Amino acid sequence: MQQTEQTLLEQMHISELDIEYRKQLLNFTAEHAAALAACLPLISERIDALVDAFYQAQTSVDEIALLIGDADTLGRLRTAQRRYILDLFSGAYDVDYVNNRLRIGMVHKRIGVEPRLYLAGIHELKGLLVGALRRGLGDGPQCAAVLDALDKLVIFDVTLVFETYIRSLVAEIETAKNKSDRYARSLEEKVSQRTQQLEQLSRIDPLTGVYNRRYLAESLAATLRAAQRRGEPVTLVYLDVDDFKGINDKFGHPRGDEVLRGVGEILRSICRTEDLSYRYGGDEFCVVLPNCTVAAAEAAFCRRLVQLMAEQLPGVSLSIGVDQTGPEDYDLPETLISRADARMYQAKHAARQQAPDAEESGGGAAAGRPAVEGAP
Ligand SMILES: Nc1nc2c(ncn2[C@@H]2O[C@H](COP(=O)(O)OP(=O)(O)OP(=O)(O)O)[C@@H](O)[C@H]2O)c(=O)[nH]1
Repeated sequence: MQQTEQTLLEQMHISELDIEYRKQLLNFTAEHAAALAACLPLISERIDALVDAFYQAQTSVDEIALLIGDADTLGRLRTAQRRYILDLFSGAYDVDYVNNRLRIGMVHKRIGVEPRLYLAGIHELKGLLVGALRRGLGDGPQCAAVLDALDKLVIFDVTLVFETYIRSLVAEIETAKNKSDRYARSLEEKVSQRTQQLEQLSRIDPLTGVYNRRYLAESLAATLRAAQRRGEPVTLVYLDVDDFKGINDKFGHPRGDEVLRGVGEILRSICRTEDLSYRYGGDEFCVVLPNCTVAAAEAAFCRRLVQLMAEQLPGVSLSIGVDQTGPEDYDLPETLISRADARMYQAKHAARQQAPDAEESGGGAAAGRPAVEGAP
């Protein structure tokens, strides 16, 4: 249920039973209530003078005059105070009475009346009422009984006003805390998103869009551990652009960059979701194919790679070395990489033997040649 749908009494869990208990604590009895009620005519007669005297005293304090602020507010306050004084001598100190006292506490908090000002005000009012009662009743036992009852009732009221005041204060603190909690959470989310973005960026080679060498070291170890748990093979394809230096020298560095970007695009386009491609450095790339053998990699991945190279980068060829680890024994990441690298060199060497002039023709070894060397 929303706070605005509950009375202050309900919000503060004050029941009729609780009201009676509070009266018991102060030893405020039906006789006390009756003694006060008996003075209602006397007080009613003097009510205007009492309210006048009260606000004269209040507005003479600069701080209070500033809080009251204007004639309309003063008018409203006078009406409220008049009702309060009559309530004090009504003899009925029930749920409605308590609810009104709680509201006073809340309004005081809202308009910034601090406890010291409220207490000074109630002290002033009590003094005026005591004076009026003494003058009206004389200093006999009836007056003493009424003053005793008034004393208890004022304490009863002050307790209620303070409880609402404190409750409003706690609610304010809770609201501020919730606000700062929400802000901290949103900040945490932003930081974690940004960290993820930065982590992702730190793994990517900016030129080709494939992962970088640093991430290969990290992720290949994890891939091998996972494959070992499942008893699956992992194949690594190592590839190098043939005579890349020649491309740079003959067609310029931007063309060299374009070739590297093109290789990166081709690799990304033929990788399955679980395959990851990396730029190992310069013109060298690695592709890790989990749950794949050398034979399967050569038949599918390498064949497609050579085909796309011929279509998309005519005149540029690759030397490719393929090697596998698992499913029985598993190599360390660096061993698998260096074995595939060695196979790539074998393939490059074999191609050079077959076509010794090709690399002087400008585009590297014969474009699209299947210079693939795999594990036997
Ligand atoms: N355009 C460009 N060139 C690069 C980049 N990184 C490295 N290189 C160049 O790539 C060339 C690689 O040359 P090498 O290692 O001799 O390899 P290669 O010319 O392909 O010779 P082989 O591997 O024997 O076929 C070097 O000249 C590097 O300067 C890059 O990001 N962009």
